[in-house]
Amino acid sequence: FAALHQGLTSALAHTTFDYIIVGGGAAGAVVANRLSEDHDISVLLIEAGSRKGSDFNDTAIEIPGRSAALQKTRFDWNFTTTPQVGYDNRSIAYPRGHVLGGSTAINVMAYCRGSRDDYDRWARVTGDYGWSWDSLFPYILNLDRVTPSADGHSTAGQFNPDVHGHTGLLNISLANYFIEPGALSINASHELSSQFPFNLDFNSGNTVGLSYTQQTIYKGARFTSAHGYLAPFFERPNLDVVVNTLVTKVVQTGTHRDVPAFRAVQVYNSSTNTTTKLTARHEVILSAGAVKSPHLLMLSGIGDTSELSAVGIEPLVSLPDVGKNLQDHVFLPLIHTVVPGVFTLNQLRENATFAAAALAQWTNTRTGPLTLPGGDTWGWFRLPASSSAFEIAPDPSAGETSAHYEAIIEDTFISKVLTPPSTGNFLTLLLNLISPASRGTISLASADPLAAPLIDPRFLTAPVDIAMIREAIRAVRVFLAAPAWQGWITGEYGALANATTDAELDAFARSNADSVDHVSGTVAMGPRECTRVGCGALNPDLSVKGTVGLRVVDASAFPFIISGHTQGSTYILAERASDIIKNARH
Ligand SMILES: Cc1cc2nc3c(=O)[nH]c(=O)nc-3n(C[C@H](O)[C@H](O)[C@H](O)COP(=O)(O)OP(=O)(O)OC[C@H]3O[C@@H](n4cnc5c(N)ncnc54)[C@H](O)[C@@H]3O)c2cc1C
Repeated sequence: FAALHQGLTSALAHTTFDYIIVGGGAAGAVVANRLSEDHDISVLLIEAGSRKGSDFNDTAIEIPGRSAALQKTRFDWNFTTTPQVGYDNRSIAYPRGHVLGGSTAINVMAYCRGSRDDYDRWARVTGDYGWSWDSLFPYILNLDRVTPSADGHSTAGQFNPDVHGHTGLLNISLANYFIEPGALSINASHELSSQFPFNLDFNSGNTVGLSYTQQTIYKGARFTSAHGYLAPFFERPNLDVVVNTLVTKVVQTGTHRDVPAFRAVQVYNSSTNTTTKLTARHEVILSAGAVKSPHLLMLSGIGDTSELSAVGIEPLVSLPDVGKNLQDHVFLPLIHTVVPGVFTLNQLRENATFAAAALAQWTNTRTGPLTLPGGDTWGWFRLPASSSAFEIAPDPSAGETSAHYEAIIEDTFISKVLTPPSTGNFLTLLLNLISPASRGTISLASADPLAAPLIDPRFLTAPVDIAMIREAIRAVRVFLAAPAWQGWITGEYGALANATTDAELDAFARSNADSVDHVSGTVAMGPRECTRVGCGALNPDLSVKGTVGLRVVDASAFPFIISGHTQGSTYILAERASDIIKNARH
């Protein structure tokens, strides 16, 4: 690991790199890798979190079934939202990866590309056809590599190999362990196929239907951006990765034709309480994620001038869209009781002997229940065009290939609000509002770079969102009434069982919902030349409007959140961005 430094050395501080990348998560790892493919280009990747050589085999990160335990640890930034009006004024934890690999090292490993309509909408709103599904498809195809499942089962009929490549750096796999409700859900989708069709591969461009899950898991262990894009390349002499190093702002280095250039970053040394400035020859690329990238821009004087002045930061570039347009997915577990005596993964929580055996199995063979981070099937479904939800506002989804809601099928008790009972068997249909209309903000609490920003996702504030959630709960009830489930489910658990009217369903949603942790869109790209508020903070080539030498490449750049889990689309965006950056040099 020659290129992995545990802190900023004097040699690094005195080197001028061609590119400085801030943040080694999904996007930053891709860009660092792709730019350093050219031996003539020097790249410094700066990551605030840790990662020792040995951390690549840290079981806390590697065990897929233990991902929730990574939150509120040193691997998490430990953010909290402001009180959410749509959630009965509850503040919720807002985890983000604080480790090389970023949130890919603490996420739930679902691997989704999103839909054709999602990317075609990106192309439309930016005016850049390069963001369309068809233009991106070479990147999409060559990104992932489907690897055999750790349990050795045949994956025929569980995905479509024709829509996946074979040479990608990102190893993924189909589920490595199967649960009974997964099979029941497949049967139910055949029974109710007009409303809940089976879809061989949700990663084909059309997400809609019930599918087997695909996950960033390799040989039974989590596979992060650091595993795929960094660790195998640490011997490149032109790549340096420094961890445990916090960037506190980007720094203006001059002007180019009267436009301010930002080709330097300031890093903070906590042991000496001093800062160091590092300058890039060509560009600084912010890949700090959709919470920290807008935060860093604002700390640097790039944002809404009155908001910056209000906390005592000198505005250098007026860019009011920085920190606006926050989009995230609503997480709403629908818990059900199931017949006594059937086997469910509640045993991992309730039965110490079973849990110990599962851990031993994972440790010895990388197989068994701990290889499964969520369910083995999930449904991506649309509400009908005639749904009452769309009498309130137009359908916010990107189009027919994007779902309105996702239902993840898990045979355990899942809630971020309720405490699980000490015994019992449960099924959770985890609803995910996948095409939301609500928009939130990241803003400054203070000018202190060590203070967290204010995070206000404004969940369920758009009236169409609460209406879609309500209709999604009703649709799930239809799905679970299919004959396939009879004799397995005994009823709805808790307040859900008594919620039927609109008001009761809304109250249930507002008091039980949380985040799917997919924050996006906070430094969104939009049409070039347009400087109006709402036109986006980035040009379609991801350069920051009103600056030179500065780009944002991460989930902040999405103009619309993808109708899927967001790591896949972040990898895709970063792959194209890398080519844009390379081409800009010539
Ligand atoms: C708990 C959780 C579960 C999730 N589950 C899934 C899932 O199952 N499937 C899915 O597709 N997506 C999931 N996601 C979302 C997905 O992981 C993110 O969308 C994706 O990682 C975003 O990539 P990014 O590069 O924008 O940011 P990140 O991956 O978050 O990377 C940002 C990096 O920048 C670093 N950084 C930030 N500020 C600074 C600074 N000032 N100086 C230096 N470094 C800095 C951070 O430490 C981090 O390493 C989940 C996320 C979380 C948190």
